[in-house]
Amino acid sequence: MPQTHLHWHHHPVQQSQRAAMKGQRAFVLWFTGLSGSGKSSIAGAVECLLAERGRHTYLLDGDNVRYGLCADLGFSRADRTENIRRVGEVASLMVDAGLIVLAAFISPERAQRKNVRQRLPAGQFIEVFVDVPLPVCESRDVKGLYQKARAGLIIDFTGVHSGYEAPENPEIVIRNHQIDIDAAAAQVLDYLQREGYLDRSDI
Ligand SMILES: Nc1ncnc2c1ncn2[C@@H]1O[C@H](COP(=O)(O)OS(=O)(=O)O)[C@@H](OP(=O)(O)O)[C@H]1O
Ligand SMILES: Nc1ncnc2c1ncn2[C@@H]1O[C@H](COP(=O)(O)OP(=O)(O)O)[C@@H](O)[C@H]1O
Repeated sequence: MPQTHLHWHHHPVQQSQRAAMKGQRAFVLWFTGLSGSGKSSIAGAVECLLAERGRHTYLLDGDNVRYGLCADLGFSRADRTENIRRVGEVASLMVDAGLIVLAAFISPERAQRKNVRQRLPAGQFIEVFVDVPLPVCESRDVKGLYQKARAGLIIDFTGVHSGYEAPENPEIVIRNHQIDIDAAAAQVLDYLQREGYLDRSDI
């Protein structure tokens, strides 16, 4: 039952102070794309590059959060929306704690991703579209899920029975069938450097 008699407590230590103590700016890199497009691989490679630069990060991965935080959710439209809402809330809390968050979720609907963007301060949500054609994702099929979906053993599989809405205005587009994982991670780092996300000067 939603609570109605609630009051927000404003606490003295703010995000800017928490991030400054870590010597960084806080933001979310939100990787969206089909299963097998390379979201987890690129997010992991970017996290390594950030760790090498001494940045404090956390990677939220679709498969992993479904073992715990979202273990009660499946892949219906309503469950995916709740999955992204919860993960968006967690990402928002982590950014408030001063972290750089990498989130790798199919997040198939524009509205789901927009809701997360709106939960974060302006400029702290960076949408990364991992743009790989379905046939390429299907040919990779590391987990054998496309094969199972085509055989009718998995229902609601994204790209097979369930839709994916490509971002209209993502900050970064990675054509991850034309470059390797290191080049994809470097593309993200270049963006962060160019746009000042890795600056320490004015924090
Ligand atoms: N029906 C169906 N459709 C899509 N994906 C499926 C499905 N069933 C299981 N899986 C596995 O779950 C991973 C996607 O979970 P997400 O939390 O990212 O999905 S969503 O954002 O809620 O749509 C996805 O991981 P990735 O391949 O890394 O994307 C799959 O391993
Ligand atoms: N740029 C790339 N070139 C070739 N293979 C890739 C590339 N990026 C990812 N892969 C491979 O594609 C498969 C799916 O990658 P993964 O990161 O698990 O995707 P997702 O998290 O989107 O499901 C893995 O076997 C991975 O090694």
